Amino acid sequence: MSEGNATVASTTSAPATAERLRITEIFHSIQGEADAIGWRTVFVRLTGCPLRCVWCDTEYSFYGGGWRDIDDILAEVASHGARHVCVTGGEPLAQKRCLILLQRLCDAGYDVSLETSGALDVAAVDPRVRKVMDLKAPGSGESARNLWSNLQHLLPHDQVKFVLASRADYEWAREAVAGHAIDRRCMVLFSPVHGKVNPRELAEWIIEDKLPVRFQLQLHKLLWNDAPGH
Ligand SMILES: C[S@@+](CC[C@H](N)C(=O)[O-])C[C@H]1O[C@@H](n2cnc3c(N)ncnc32)[C@H](O)[C@@H]1O
Ligand SMILES: Nc1nc2[nH]cc(C(=O)O)c2c(=O)[nH]1
Ligand code: SF4
Ligand SMILES: [Mg+2]
Repeated sequence: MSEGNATVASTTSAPATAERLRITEIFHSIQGEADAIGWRTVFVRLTGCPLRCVWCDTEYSFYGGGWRDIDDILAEVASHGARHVCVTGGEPLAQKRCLILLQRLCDAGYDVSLETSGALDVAAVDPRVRKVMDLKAPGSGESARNLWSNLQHLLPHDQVKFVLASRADYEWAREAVAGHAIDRRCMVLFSPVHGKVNPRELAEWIIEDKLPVRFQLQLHKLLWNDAPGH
């Protein structure tokens, strides 16, 4: 009997250390994208991605990384003293326990955002999290992976982002927004692929077409030219 109780006690205390995630980096910077742009933010970058967008600026997160306990991740996040936390990758939702991390960050009182590719189901993401969900345009090479049913799970505080590599991508995104009335669900962001589309041209297309979308440039690339840790 007492042995049984001891087993129960050790199993109940186990989850705190058993919840591990593969992490590429945790860093403290200025949010460079989406609605929380400009806020001091702690970034938690999860390792691994099942997609291969041709213009991906984070290929170093596809492999490697290190296993970290969620408690340990929370402690490092707390050490930076920021209100905002951004969970990104790689593709964070490719690790199932990302859902637990998101919930724990929300429970701890942070303003949490999730950068996700739009290829994995977002239904189980904690509703307190602000999802920033890409829809991949053809120029990424990964548009067949878009999970359009994800649109049903978007909340008003979420954002849909299109990262555009050409005029053809822009026209595709414009039709996607109109066809699915995405702007009526949440904020829509149009951003140029860094170095591929002239930002001013994209801005002028948006003005010309009177689109209900928010133009966006990656602030961290302007500030730090994509240096590591930013
Ligand atoms: C590196 S991804 C990680 C999260 C998730 N895998 C995704 O694709 O949303 C974070 C954001 O960076 C954007 N991004 C990646 N490479 C980019 C580039 N070269 N220019 C502009 N945005 C880029 C992605 O489209 C995505 O919105
Ligand atoms: N400063 C900064 N802001 C970001 N917002 C989203 C990022 C990402 O890689 O997902 C990112 C990033 O890598 N750096
Ligand atoms: S889904 Fe995100 S991390 Fe994966 S290749 Fe595309 S941009 Fe990079
Ligand atoms: Mg980035």
